[in-house]
Amino acid sequence: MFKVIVVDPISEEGLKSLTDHEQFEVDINTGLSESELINIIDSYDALIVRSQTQITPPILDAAKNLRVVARAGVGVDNIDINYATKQGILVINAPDGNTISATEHSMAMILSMARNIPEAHRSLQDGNWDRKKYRGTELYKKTLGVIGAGRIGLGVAKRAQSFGMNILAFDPYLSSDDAKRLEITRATVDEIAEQADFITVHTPLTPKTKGLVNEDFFNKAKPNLQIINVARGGIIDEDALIKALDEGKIEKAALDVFTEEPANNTPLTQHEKIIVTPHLGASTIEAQEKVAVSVANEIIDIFENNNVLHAVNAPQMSGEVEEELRPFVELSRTTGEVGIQLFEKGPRELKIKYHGEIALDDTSLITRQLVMGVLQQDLGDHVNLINALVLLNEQGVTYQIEKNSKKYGFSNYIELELVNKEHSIKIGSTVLNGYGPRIVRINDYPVDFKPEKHMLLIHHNDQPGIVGKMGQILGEHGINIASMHLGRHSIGGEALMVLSIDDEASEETIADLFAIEGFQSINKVELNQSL
Ligand SMILES: NC(=O)c1ccc[n+]([C@@H]2O[C@H](COP(=O)([O-])OP(=O)(O)OC[C@H]3O[C@@H](n4cnc5c(N)ncnc54)[C@H](O)[C@@H]3O)[C@@H](O)[C@H]2O)c1
Ligand SMILES: O=C(O)CC[C@@H](O)C(=O)O
Repeated sequence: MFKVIVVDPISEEGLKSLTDHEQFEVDINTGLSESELINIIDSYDALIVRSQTQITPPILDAAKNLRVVARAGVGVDNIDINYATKQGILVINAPDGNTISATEHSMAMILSMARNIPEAHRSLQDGNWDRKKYRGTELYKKTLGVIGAGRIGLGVAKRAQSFGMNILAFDPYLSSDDAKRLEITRATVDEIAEQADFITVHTPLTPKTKGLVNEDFFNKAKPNLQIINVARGGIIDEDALIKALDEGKIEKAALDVFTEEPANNTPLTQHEKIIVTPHLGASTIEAQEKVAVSVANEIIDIFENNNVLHAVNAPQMSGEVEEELRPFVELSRTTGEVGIQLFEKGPRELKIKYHGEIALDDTSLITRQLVMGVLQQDLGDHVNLINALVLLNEQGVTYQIEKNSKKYGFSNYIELELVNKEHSIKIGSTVLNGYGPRIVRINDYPVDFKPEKHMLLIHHNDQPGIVGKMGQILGEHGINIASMHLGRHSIGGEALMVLSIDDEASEETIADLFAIEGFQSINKVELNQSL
């Protein structure tokens, strides 16, 4: 039985798949303070939020059993993503459930602003009949600047086109092909500032977008500019906005979002040239149901099938893809385990190479498995797919990835190199058709073995009789050899022996083996499990 807590008001109808599910127990407990949530969170496996509850480090610290934080909406700024990632807690969202509602709300804001609807409504209610004062502006043939051409930005662009507007858009991910197909002109932020009659922002709030629309921007703007923000407070610098409106540099603004919410204590909500709504972009029956359905179904899929569709802090994972990549996934974790045990000291850098067909795949899951293998030795179960790269960084270890679709002797080849100032170790691995996962290279030695739970890797001189002596000593210690592989550079030169044994070799056994003439070094490798 998995326990889920819902801490913000969310459509209960939309949560039905979860509340009706026999494997899940759902508690709806909204309006909790931080300390109230801290007191109860440790018994839950999943947490569902909207935008009100702040998911802070103290809550995540107390959440000892939490596997998933689900945001029933798009923006995840109320969740400390970095901290959740470090704690190995998956964060998911519902990125498209409220797109249509937020798009329509943006259009409503543009139209209300252009036609002075809220002011005219209030004036009429106050007993006036003032038709001159509330003369508006047509959208037809005007230019709309869209900053952030994602789901909502493009939705607004499409609707604005049906009003006969020309669209300028700025988004680093908008390709020229897409722009052409959508009949949108790609533009810089400055070009939008200089040419647009209306502007709408639809980016997330990030260090790059915070204050993207600022005093400098307003200085370049046309005096008739009307601007809206239904994305996140702070993308438009609020002080600069008030100044630009007061100085007549632009005409009007419409805001659904604010840097501080609830926005009860700000001149923005009282300004005569700004129309406001209290973060209503996603507040429709349909959107709230869709986001609830989305997070409820995804939580079930995560716990039942390990499928993650809308991960915010992890690669997308699906049981199916994982199944397809399973041999590589297990092989890579094992490769990391073998590598760190052979390396002995802490590496400062990991160099990961993907050669052959696998280089064309999304390898993020495999990279994380390699890193997990490396870290698990010291960090144990705390490391998982979510936090592996963060914890690696915290250990002061960098990593780089090289991909080359050319084959490297095998149709797929993964190489992990652990490096520090003194030395480096390379472990090459592959999945052989029909034979499964294999380690095929250790440094410059070609080898071919399936990693097993108890192994010994012995550097020795290639000389007659050495294998017999080793077998005899292991026999005397009651250890059976399951398999043995030899790799050497040249006859009589240095060689590497890889032994799989049925039981772990004791320190005493290793000392006796080490006494064999010609043995240079012995590494004991103990894996969490055999492949
Ligand atoms: N008011 C509401 O109730 C409400 C509802 C839904 C979404 N939102 C907010 O609306 C925003 C957009 O949501 P979406 O679903 O369209 O997201 P999205 O991810 O589909 O689109 C965001 C776009 O912003 C672009 N972008 C990122 N950084 C940029 C930058 N520096 N300059 C230009 N473009 C940049 C991205 O490339 C992406 O195309 C988010 O902030 C979301 O939280 C608000
Ligand atoms: O939950 C809400 O009402 C706000 C949602 C919206 O801001 C979002 O980013 O999805």
